[in-house]
Amino acid sequence: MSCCDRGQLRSVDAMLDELLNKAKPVKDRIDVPIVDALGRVLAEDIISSIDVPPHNNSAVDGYAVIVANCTGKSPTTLTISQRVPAGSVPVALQEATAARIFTGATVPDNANAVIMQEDCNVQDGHVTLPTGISLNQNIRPQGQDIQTGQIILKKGHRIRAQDMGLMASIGVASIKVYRPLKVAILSTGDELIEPGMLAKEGQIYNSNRYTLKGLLDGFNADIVDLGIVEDTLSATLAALTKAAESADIIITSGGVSVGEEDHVKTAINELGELNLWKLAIKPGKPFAFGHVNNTSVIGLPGNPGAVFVTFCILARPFLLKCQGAEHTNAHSFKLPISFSLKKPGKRREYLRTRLNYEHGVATIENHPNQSSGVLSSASWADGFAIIPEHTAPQKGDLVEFYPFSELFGNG
Ligand SMILES: Nc1nc2c(c(=O)[nH]1)N[C@H]1C(S)=C(S)[C@@H](COP(=O)(O)OP(=O)(O)OC[C@H]3O[C@@H](n4cnc5c(N)ncnc54)[C@H](O)[C@@H]3O)O[C@H]1N2
Ligand code: MOO
Repeated sequence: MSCCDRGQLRSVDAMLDELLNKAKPVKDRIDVPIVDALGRVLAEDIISSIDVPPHNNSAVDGYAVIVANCTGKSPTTLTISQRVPAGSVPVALQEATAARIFTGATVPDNANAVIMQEDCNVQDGHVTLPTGISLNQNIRPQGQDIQTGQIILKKGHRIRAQDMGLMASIGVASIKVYRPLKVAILSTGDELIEPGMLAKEGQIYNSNRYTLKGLLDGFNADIVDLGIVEDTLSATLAALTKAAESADIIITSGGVSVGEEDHVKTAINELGELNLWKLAIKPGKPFAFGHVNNTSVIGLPGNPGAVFVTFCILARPFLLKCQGAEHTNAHSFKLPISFSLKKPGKRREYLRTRLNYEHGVATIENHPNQSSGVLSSASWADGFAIIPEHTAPQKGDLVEFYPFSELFGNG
């Protein structure tokens, strides 16, 4: 077991680099129908075998014409020679005639403009068209969206709702994705009991288990929920051995600070290896990472606020990489803060904050209680404001903001 010296903190970036270097992406692929593909990671490039749209089609309800037939200075009147509803196959347009056409319908091969019906006058099977018709107006060209042979989505891409629609648009019904990660979670601490039980003096409810369950559901992970493992070495050894047989990753909460005897640390060290770190992150300073056989172990600190932050900032990118995802970064943007910090800190702070809009302009509002033992702030917040180490931004300063929608969910 190793740990930083007293006072020496490891940077979040260095820890993240190590985690990403040690992440072992899953190799096994499974077939899923696209309807069940949300949040999964593609294990193949998706290549289109068709053009989308497959033919030139009309963007409006109106009349398809040959532009050369209507170039005069005064409005042209043409006979309506065919009717083309969406889904029908038109014939070539006779010279000096117009086709009644509807939105999405295939434009006759030789027609090269569609005029909106609101701009036309129709009488006795004839249509009078406005002047100034331009070539290809209101025609959506074949292949405008996707062309045959085009890679529409790349291996390693995490599928979002619009990607499901995109795959459907090229007629793909089922795809290969990486199998879901199997993640075992366990909570440590003699003080913990489960919701639904009556708390005796000294006992608190296990909240981390539920935060972690919710966060992992956002990854489509298969969760092996070990609950609160009985606080004996033999029970801990048995639970971890069993979890390591099938799980890719074990995530524990609690028991990673410098405190007394802890069976999880002892058991992991007996079965494999666990390194303890003090990180320059607030909340979440104590952090553990190691393995039991081929199963990675992440030890999050017990404080509920710290579990939430360290999962989002450290475990999330690690899990995404293990899941085969190409991109593990979350997008952030800079916004002014509506508060001032008293003094710079040694640790990079992930404040639980909220966006406040006044006259359409957003500022970052801070929750008044940023204690690592407080979960209400995370529940109240809709993102993290990041305060770099050794800085104390003041009201109006621009600060990086990570919306929670970037960190979990299938945005
Ligand atoms: N002497 C020092 N003490 C502490 C240090 C330090 O550097 N030196 N670091 C502090 C920091 S920072 C953190 S964070 C905590 C982390 O402690 P542990 O990971 O060992 O966690 P525990 O002691 O087991 O629990 C901390 C806190 O969280 C509550 N808890 C634990 N599990 C759950 C759960 N599943 N659901 C709800 N609440 C939970 C637990 O009751 C404690 O209150 O260490 C500091 N100490
Ligand atoms: O890092 Mo701990 O979560 O500050 O209390």
